[in-house]
Amino acid sequence: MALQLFNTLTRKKEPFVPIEPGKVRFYVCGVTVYDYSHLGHGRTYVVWDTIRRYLRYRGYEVTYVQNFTDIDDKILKRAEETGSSMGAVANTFIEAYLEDMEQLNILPADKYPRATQSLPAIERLIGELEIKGFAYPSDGDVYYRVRRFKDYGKLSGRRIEDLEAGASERVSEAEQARKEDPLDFALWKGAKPGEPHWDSAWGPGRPGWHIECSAMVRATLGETIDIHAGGEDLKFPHHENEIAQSEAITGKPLARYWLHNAFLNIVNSTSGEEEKMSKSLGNFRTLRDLYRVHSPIALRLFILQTHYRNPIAFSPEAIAAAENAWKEMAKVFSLNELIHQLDKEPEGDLSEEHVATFVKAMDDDFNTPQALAVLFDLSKKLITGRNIVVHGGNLDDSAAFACQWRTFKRLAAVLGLEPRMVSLSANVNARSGAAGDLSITSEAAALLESGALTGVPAVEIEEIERIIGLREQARQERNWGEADRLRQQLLDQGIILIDHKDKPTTWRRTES
Ligand SMILES: Nc1ncnc2c1ncn2[C@@H]1O[C@H](COP(=O)(O)OP(=O)(O)OP(=O)(O)O)[C@@H](O)[C@H]1O
Ligand SMILES: [Zn+2]
Repeated sequence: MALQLFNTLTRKKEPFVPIEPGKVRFYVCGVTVYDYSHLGHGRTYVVWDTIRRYLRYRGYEVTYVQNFTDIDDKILKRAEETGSSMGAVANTFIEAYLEDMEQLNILPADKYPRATQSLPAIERLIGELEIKGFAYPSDGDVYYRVRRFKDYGKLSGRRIEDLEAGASERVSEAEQARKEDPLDFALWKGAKPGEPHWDSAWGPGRPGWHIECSAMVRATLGETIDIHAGGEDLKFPHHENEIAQSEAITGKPLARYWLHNAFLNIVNSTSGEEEKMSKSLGNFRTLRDLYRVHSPIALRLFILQTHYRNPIAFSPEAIAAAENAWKEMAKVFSLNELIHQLDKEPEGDLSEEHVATFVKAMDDDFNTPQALAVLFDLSKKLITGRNIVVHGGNLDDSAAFACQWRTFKRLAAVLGLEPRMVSLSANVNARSGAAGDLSITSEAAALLESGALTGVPAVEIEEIERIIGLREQARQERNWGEADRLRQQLLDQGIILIDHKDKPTTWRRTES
């Protein structure tokens, strides 16, 4: 059966048919860069990274674009509070975002357009809307005439009549006076004194949030794309407005499939109710804080244990359980030695039965919890086998064991569940706003895998860190003999330890 996905637009599961056979044009709304990312953001981007990886696994050539909203009131506020500029705040948090997401094994996007780098495209779009009668200037601002777009509300299922009631309450009197209709939204905001601004046909100012994405989608992927995705709060008004803007101009659907993920929630200690993890509610855990205590990949596993359209409740217990599950799973990655010992091929056939179950789960609107069940089943079998060998026994069928191991590794990689690698990513490209170069990461990954780059296969890095931890423990217990033994053990494998006065021990390979 073909891949089925739930389309918010039609409110049902549909077979996935890309516009161009074999290719997927995929746009995900990115973060507004004014603070560190929290686990809720982590959830959103792990979900889309996993779906992107799965589409690649299914043989599609995926072009994945994710923007940075780097013009926004919140960034401006942060700049004012810290005596900085909007550009400097944005750059700081773009960098932090890329670092944090890399830890979650999220692949770099093919392109990271930014609002500040898309102003000509934004201006052109507003100009076209004006010519077509969908936009009107008013006192330095430009607004979108919502009522003129007949399909308004088709994505979120909201009716104009219902929107009317709430619309006038949300905006200031001054803004209200500039609009023809309370339903209209800003495409361009005239500059206020002292604020950063760009020149335009309507005077100096800055773009509204919704028009940024319409312009960036068009500039990077074209008029109609295959998948447009984001967190469920973006359905309305953001995605509804993107549709109104883009489709009013092109007369074509902006995206064939609209996908939305549910939130990561946290229980409010006062009300006992679950609520969205969010900056404004002050109930968030930044990824960086969590990384101090948890393996990022355990957090990724935690996220994937729930279907992307179901909410996740954050709790320390649930994260600890995922951490344990990952520790268990991670053991399987260090079995390559054993596979060699058994004289089995690291490359070769996969277990068809497991692959089929995995694909069936993922084809059903990306059912990651079911797909994970396949990995848990394989890892249980593999660890049982390993224990037999470790205790001097023989495996009944070592060829089947090796096949299970290969299958595990291949399928785990589709979900991005891999022990963390040395940081060698293509983030530099993202920082300059240019296309992130995927080949660097995959090349680096291949090199790491072969051991050519560090002399240490990626899968062994966790093992090295584990031994460093044991040595540290021995040192603290003043068990110098044991500490020496562990240091020598690593040296025999070509790993030199470097002790520092004020930071944890680091390591490098002997050749360098
Ligand atoms: N708790 C959450 N769970 C899942 N996704 C989230 C969560 N919070 C934000 N997101 C998603 O992250 C993406 C980036 O959002 P954005 O930068 O606008 O943050 P935000 O929604 O303003 O976050 P916050 O509410 O913390 O200020 C969006 O797709 C949004 O839906
Ligand atoms: Zn967007």
